[in-house]
Amino acid sequence: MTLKLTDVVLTYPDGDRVLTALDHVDLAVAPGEFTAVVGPSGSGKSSLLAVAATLIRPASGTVSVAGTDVTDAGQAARTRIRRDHIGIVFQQPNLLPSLTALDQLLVMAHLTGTRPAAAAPRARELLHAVGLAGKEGRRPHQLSGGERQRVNIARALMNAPGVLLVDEPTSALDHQRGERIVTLLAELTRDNGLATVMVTHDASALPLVDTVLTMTDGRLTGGR
Ligand SMILES: Nc1ncnc2c1ncn2[C@@H]1O[C@H](COP(=O)(O)OP(=O)(O)OP(=O)(O)O)[C@@H](O)[C@H]1O
Repeated sequence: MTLKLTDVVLTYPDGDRVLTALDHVDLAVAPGEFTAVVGPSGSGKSSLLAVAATLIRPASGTVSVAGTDVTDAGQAARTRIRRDHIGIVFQQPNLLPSLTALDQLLVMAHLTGTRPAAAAPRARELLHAVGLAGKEGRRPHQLSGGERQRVNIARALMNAPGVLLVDEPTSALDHQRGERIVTLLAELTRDNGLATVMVTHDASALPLVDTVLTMTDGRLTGGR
């Protein structure tokens, strides 16, 4: 399993009490598997992604990414694991306004110490794979919402992660554009052997994934 959460409990302080956001959650995603997580607002979906992304440490349970137990890893080790093994795509493409599509990807390579000249072929290949051939020189304001989300996805894949975590990728898009983005994510998951987890409210996305899990009050249920 590329991503494995075992018996994870996550709590937040809530006045005098504690709120249990994740209640003994198990999640295992294999390479090439596209998993969707659905569930009501406030049920714990974003918290699940944050724990899987090693951004929050759970109160108990274990988190393993690419075969490494990261539960007790320190800050520096977590940052390295995120950089090298995890791609993250948020709802709104948080692109840098002054950079071209190509440069948005080269910034990621720079974080691993790769020179732009060495990274450019992969960046171009990824932009091509997400349907942006010919638009490498455009800045965010010269791209549509769907195209910006495609840059966002390509950027998340720049450092060849094994795990892709996606939070509501279609919420800023119309139905047709949203469906194309989810189709793209399914293709990328298969072609690159990614363990992909996507939080979504979009029921039309579900036929395109391998596994649908439901989060209810911090409990994760369902599966194949
Ligand atoms: N930093 C925090 N501090 C305290 N409580 C929090 C914090 N973040 C989230 N919560 C609470 O934890 C629970 C789960 O929140 P989470 O954001 O994971 O839900 P969600 O399913 O992603 O919701 P939505 O679909 O509305 O984005 C909610 O009750 C929320 O109010």
